[in-house]
Amino acid sequence: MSTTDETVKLPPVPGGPAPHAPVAASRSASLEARDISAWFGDHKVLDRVSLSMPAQRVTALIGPSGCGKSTFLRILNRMHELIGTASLAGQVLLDGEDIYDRGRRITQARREIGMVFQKPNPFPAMSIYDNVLAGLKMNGVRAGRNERDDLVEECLTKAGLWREVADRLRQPGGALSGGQQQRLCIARSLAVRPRVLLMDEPCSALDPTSTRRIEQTIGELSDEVTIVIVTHNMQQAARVSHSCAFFLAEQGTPGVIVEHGPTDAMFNSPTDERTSDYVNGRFG
Ligand SMILES: Nc1ncnc2c1ncn2[C@@H]1O[C@H](COP(=O)(O)OP(=O)(O)OP(=O)(O)O)[C@@H](O)[C@H]1O
Repeated sequence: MSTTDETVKLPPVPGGPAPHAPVAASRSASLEARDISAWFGDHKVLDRVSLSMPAQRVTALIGPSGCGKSTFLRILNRMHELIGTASLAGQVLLDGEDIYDRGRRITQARREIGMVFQKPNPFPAMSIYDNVLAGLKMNGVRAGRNERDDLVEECLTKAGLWREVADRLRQPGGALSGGQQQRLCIARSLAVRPRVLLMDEPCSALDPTSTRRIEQTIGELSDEVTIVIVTHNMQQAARVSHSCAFFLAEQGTPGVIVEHGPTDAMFNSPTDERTSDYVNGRFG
């Protein structure tokens, strides 16, 4: 950790006060996928999937195993292209600008569109404090001591973890419980001021109490950052999301979105029988 005290240019916190700065407007951005197709080698796994994910809203991606939800999520922040055999077609617009435009840097997309994974992945030997700031260092952002302290408190507060760890910030991240580690990972994602947060089954490794705590955190964050969450838990999708997209890959065909819309309608009056069967637990 650098000990420099130079002035830093941290981007404003989405929807909240930047350290020592006036209150900033929300940086939450809309995300729109247009005609996304995806392949691993010559195996096509998504076929012309389009979906609008509005700013300041939680969109849940639901559907049976293997229908392409995680692949779609990884395409939304250019992680898909890390896989050697992977290719894709289509556009992903962040507030109208294609993150795959040739002039745009991959690191910019990953910074603006953060990701929280299924299994909490803090740096186990690194302190809680340094874990929060880890992404900042990777992005080459330098911060003075006061800014760092403020940012750590602010991100841990937003992630719903501050009160539990305020008196042990120098302890290793790996010493926290699974649910606390996942909230630490959320705090780490927030520290780089993402405009969108992607979550790939963020509660699947957690107990019910920790799950509810993460769901509460998602609710608190959604004003400030657009959230897209993959979940197999229908109750969770119903609790946390404003809208849902139901993915399906039938009989070896690539994944498509069968139906999407407001969560309430998707659960209570779906238009497609397959959606009704899935959300009511009749398959998948
Ligand atoms: N790295 C990879 N290499 C080759 N094929 C892959 C890879 N990752 C995923 N696939 C294939 O792509 C398809 C979609 O997988 P994906 O993980 O996106 O589905 P999913 O809906 O997220 O599944 P789950 O709910 O089980 O996580 C599957 O057929 C899967 O086997």
